[in-house]
Amino acid sequence: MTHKNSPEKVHALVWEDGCLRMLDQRLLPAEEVWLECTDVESVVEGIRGMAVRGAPAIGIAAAYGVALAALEVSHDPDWRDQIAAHVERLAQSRPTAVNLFWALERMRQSLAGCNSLGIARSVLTAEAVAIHQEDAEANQVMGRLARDLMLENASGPFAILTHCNTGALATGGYGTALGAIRSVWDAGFLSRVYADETRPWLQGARLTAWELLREGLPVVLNCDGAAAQILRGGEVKWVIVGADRITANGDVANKIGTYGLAILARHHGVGVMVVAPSSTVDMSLPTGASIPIEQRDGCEVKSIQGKTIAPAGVEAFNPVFDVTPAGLIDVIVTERGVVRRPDMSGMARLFNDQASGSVPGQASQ
Ligand SMILES: CSC[C@@H](O)[C@@H](O)C(=O)COP(=O)(O)O
Repeated sequence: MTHKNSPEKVHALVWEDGCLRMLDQRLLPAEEVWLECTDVESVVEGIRGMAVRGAPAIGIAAAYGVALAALEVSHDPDWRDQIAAHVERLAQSRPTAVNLFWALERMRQSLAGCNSLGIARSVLTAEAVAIHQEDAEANQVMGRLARDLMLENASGPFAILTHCNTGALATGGYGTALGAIRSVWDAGFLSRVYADETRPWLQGARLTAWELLREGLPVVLNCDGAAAQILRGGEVKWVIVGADRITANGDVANKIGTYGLAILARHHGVGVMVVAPSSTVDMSLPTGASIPIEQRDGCEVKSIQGKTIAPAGVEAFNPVFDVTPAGLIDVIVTERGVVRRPDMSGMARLFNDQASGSVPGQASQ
């Protein structure tokens, strides 16, 4: 097991002088193309079209979108209403990841304290940069907590299976589940990462495999249907995933296929760990039953990278997230601490201050 020299760090989003540069994740790993967003509409399109994706990264992009809104509107008496209208547009871009609504709410609160457009421009830019940095820092904390937890009972290196992409591309940097995996690698306890390819967008094949290979981590790509066979083998000790929304009882919405993986893991006695920042926790929803689940066009299932693979006319079902019940999750790791065997009281212990929080402006489903 050799550690290669660290390559240049991966970034999904870079803010430069009033321009949000967005790495177009739809083109990875074949091409590294940066989109230059200088208005709100290009950020809305970037989120909706999945140039940027992953719950924390979506929230960060939306925050920069509000900063761009302040730069875009003119010094009319209704400048504040104009920014608020842009915030509403951003809120309609994707429905499931609560980080989007959390970030927009933080930006709204910052806007409320500004009494001129000039002030709003600098305050909103600073707030978006802070949201970005805080997310990157939270990932480092979660990585350490998750690593310590996994090493509690480890007698030697073990394998981890993960789903979707939860790395630097999906966050402010380092990653949630992938951050935990990086931390175990750095501690010398990772034998291998199995990466589910994650149909239909192939975030595992295109993004997770790309991120891990660049850093020399031992990654093995598998099709989603191979997970049961892999878990039966006994090498995998943890299934580790991120989250798009965690409700007050510990239910977790994440990339479609996560629920099935959690059932497989329970059957095979493999631990299930969810790693997510507190911005992913939505204490306003009692259970996962009320999480809005994004449904995307069936053509995403009927084709792979633009090539049709199904007969014309077949109907396709394409929910892009599912909800894993708290009872199937062994531990939720956040930057505030760890919730083992999550339930209402375990969640309230760490997130009581968010209990009365609503998520205004949320797209209705
Ligand atoms: C740290 S990312 C956690 C989740 O956002 C991730 O697992 C996921 O489901 C991403 O879905 P996507 O549709 O690619 O935005």
